Amino acid sequence: MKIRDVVLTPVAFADAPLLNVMGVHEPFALRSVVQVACDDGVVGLGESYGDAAFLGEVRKVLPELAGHDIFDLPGLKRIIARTLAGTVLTDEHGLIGGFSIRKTIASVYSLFEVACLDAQGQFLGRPVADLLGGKAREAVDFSAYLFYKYGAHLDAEADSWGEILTPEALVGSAQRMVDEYGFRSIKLKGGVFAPEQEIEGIRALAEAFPGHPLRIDPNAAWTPETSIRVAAELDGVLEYLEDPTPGIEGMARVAREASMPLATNMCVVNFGDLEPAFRARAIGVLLSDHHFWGGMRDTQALSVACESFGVGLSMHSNSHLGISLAAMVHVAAATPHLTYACDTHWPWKTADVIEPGVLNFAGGAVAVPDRPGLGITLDQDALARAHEDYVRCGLTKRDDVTYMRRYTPGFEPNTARW
Ligand SMILES: O=C([O-])C(=O)C[C@H](O)[C@@H](O)C(=O)[O-]
Ligand SMILES: [Mg+2]
Repeated sequence: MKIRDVVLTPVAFADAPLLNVMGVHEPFALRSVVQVACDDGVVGLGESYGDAAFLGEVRKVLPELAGHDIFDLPGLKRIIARTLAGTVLTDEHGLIGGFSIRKTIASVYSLFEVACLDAQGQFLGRPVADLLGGKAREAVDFSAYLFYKYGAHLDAEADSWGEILTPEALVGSAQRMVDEYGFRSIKLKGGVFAPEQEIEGIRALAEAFPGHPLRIDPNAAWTPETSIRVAAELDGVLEYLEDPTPGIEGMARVAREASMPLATNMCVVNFGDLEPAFRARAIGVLLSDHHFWGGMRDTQALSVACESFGVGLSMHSNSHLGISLAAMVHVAAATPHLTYACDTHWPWKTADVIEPGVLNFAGGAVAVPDRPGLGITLDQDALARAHEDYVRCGLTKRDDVTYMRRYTPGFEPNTARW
């Protein structure tokens, strides 16, 4: 099972004007799709980031892969580490923590690891979850991922969600997500308005959805003092408080006072961060993400580390398509300790590159596909259209800040503002 050819396709898909600490999502989100074709005709699929810097690193690796055995994953990692030789990618939107050589290799490796596991599964006739040790659960729970948002992109018509800037509108968007997907827990992306206003939003959600675990994630927009105050006000209301404040030290300070666990996808973003975070007791829950934690098998290794130190595991998401959702479902299903409902941006997109029908939400959960590999089929026409959108939209990186300045001239990101 040798790799014959690898095709990388940058794609773009329409995204809503979702607000966060850095500004607002642009009209298109960027992703990359990789097809790893093997010499017996099997094609493995992977999906990851689509910004130019990431694509540049991935392109360096492509010529090195022909002839590599898809079952040799340590060899794959060696090829990538050697080829990237010390490059550090930086993530300018800054919402998944700092970057390092290790995280760069982990991110690029992950794209190919998923594709190789998909190809392995197809070759063996077994789902990827089986290759990862087997399913600990038949279906993977996701949470309704709410955002404050503008009603429309600049110079465009309102989207079907309309404007979401008030507690009433938040509850309305949550109701639509719960009705359409059956979600049983709810996350609010905060860091947009002053904490008092976002507390009001959470209280409205708590009242409208009793029994639904709630989370808020201001992406480190608050000082430790503000975070402690918000934690006290939301005592008994939140399942966890995600990244209220920057850094392990700041989080540890908040964690000492807060009644609920703190969660992060910002201050613990590679294996080297675990020891200081665990020692400081900075977090109670870690959000995994196979895209930057080194793939699906390293996500499982991360899970073992978290379980050993009494830290829970959840899952982070960025705007993504169906290949990523399939990978998220397989790895979450095969990771027993991943018991929190995972994040997904799924409800915010309106198109995909995979054929519909396999990944379906019922009761807020997606059943693990029982077909070989990831269990999904690439729609080549949809891929071509998404690539055309990539070329046409002209975006080469995610830049929520600059786009926000077109709505609000002079806007500065809200990082550690309150
Ligand atoms: O949990 C998180 O921090 C995220 O989901 C980060 C994302 O970049 C989110 O803020 C977004 O899509 O705006
Ligand atoms: Mg987060």
